[in-house]
Amino acid sequence: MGATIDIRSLTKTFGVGPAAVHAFGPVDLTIESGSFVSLLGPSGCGKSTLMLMIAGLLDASRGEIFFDDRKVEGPRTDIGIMFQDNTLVPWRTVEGNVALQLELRGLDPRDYADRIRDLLRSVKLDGFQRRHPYELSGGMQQRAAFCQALVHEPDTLLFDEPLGKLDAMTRESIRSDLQTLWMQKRPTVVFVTHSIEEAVQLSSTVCVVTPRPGRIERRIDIDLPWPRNLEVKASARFTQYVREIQGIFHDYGVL
Ligand SMILES: Nc1ncnc2c1ncn2[C@@H]1O[C@H](COP(=O)(O)OP(=O)(O)OP(=O)(O)O)[C@@H](O)[C@H]1O
Repeated sequence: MGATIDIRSLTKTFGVGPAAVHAFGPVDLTIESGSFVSLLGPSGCGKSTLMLMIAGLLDASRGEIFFDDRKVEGPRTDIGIMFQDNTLVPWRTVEGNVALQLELRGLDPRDYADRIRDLLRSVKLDGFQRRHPYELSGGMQQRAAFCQALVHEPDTLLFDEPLGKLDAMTRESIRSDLQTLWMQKRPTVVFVTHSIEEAVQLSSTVCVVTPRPGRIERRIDIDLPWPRNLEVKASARFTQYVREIQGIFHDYGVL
């Protein structure tokens, strides 16, 4: 089970004086251990800013974040991160890029050889282990980045629109992999998306974020059975959740 993430009175303002941009907050939010929480909000409302602060890669202007009882005070290496733009380095092969995440954490990739192979196979990249990123399609690169986020078996995952640039079929297939992984291991997942359907399909809780400065307007617990397969997605209750959230964005004037 992953950590409980406690966000307390968190605010971020970029710059000072008249040019300052109040990007986010104040926000109080508890992300329970083992939950899958999506942040759903319009462009520019501060979702990526929040993710960077949770990862310890960006300082808050005010407020604090705790992982269980440990305050976030610098970059965390015990979490898995995946962004919309992947972090593959061009001079390494696919398996070398996945191994890099281990090396950065002082782990020996040789101890993880089976895991790397299994992960790459699970996202259908077997046969491409020795290729370089430029030899892969955009979707294949994102699938390799997915393996990078998971290779060190983190129990907390931060995903910032990881599937945004994928084609519909790859997207659905990675959603399903992610859902299976979450059901089996119950990491704490924070997941940013623009897609209401994706948020409802994957999440135990959807947090609706207001336009900038982002605040959590609503927390909606998604009470649907797992796995959220095509049958669940076709159900009346699934559609009700989607409509409810669409209604909130309509009231903001962003839909
Ligand atoms: N380093 C920075 N310096 C100045 N302003 C910034 C910086 N990073 C973000 N901002 C501003 O903060 C606000 C929130 O940006 P952020 O990228 O967090 O939004 P977002 O909700 O992730 O948007 P999107 O959904 O389009 O990715 C924006 O107005 C942006 O211009």
